[in-house]
Amino acid sequence: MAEIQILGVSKAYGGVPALDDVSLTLKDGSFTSIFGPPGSGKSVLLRLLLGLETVDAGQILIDGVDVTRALPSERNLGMVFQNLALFPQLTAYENIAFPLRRRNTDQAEIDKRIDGLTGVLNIGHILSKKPAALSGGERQRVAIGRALVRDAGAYLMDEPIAALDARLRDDMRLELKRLQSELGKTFIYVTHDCDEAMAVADQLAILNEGRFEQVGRPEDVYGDPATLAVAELVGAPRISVLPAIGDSDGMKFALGRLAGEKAKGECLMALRPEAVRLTPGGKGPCSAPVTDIERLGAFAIVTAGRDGAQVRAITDGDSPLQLGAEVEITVDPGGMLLFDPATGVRHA
Ligand SMILES: Nc1ncnc2c1ncn2[C@@H]1O[C@H](COP(=O)(O)OP(=O)(O)OP(=O)(O)O)[C@@H](O)[C@H]1O
Repeated sequence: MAEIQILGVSKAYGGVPALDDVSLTLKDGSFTSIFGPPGSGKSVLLRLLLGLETVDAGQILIDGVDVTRALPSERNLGMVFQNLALFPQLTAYENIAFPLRRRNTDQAEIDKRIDGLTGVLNIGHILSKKPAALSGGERQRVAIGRALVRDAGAYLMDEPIAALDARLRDDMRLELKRLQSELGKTFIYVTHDCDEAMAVADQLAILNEGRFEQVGRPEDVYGDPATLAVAELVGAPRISVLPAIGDSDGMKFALGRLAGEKAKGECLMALRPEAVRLTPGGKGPCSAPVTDIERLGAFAIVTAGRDGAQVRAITDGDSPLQLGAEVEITVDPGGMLLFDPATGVRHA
């Protein structure tokens, strides 16, 4: 088990920063998701942690020991890659045993380690099969088993379930979370799927353009985003952003502008879809036509707006709202998040 500290780490390619002075602590036994859009620096950070590349500046400590210049083999980190990289000619058992065989671990110890994993990974019945005879989810479990069989200090996962279909991904992320809490190991999980990042982690780190925008518990990052970038990156359906004035009349001005008024936007107002109510028959300054309805079974995502300003709301799946109908838009008190349009920083 291990605590990992990333201290002021920077890395640039051809003078262009990929990571710019990032710091993050991964507590022993914690499950941290690193989430960010494509190109934000997630893979670079993993490569630096693993020691596959060297930092330009900063330090990486594992259990207080400076490993910034240490070889990958000296860091004792396990890794699950997105492409799994299973050996096709080896059975699931031998794939999992591979890292131990390379270290000349004796057979009794290999059996014992794999035995300890078969229950948590539910792979007992597939150990004698080769990868071609396994389903996508089973192959995934074998790849995770191969990483976990080593007694590593921490386990790094790069989009480990991205290649699976949606249903299997949902199952696997629950399994990963259960696995991590049963094993009590330090997990670092990199993904560009925000739902996944939030579902598995107890610490969510939002990476954007090579910097951590916010680090915290997933529910805090969602409910209390520090910047507009975080508010827009985290949460599905996406948050709606409108021009507004930053006082108690903010709502009226934002939607007044929707209705064609010329309000000067002093700030940007972001509204989570669950905070927005759409009522049929709107006529006031806070009314707009429904422009889109996505019915997803138990709930629907309804968009209303005009003049390019749109508000998304979550309604019941059988909502009577119709495309083109005027609706009155109201927002739950406390459901408005206000941001400085120049800096993107949240207003107090
Ligand atoms: N070896 C390299 N040479 C040059 N530029 C690189 C190299 N590796 C990464 N970069 C650049 O660093 C930035 C961060 O890349 P990185 O692969 O970490 O992004 P990412 O967040 O993992 O993206 P994705 O979600 O698409 O995998 C990108 O602008 C990328 O082009």
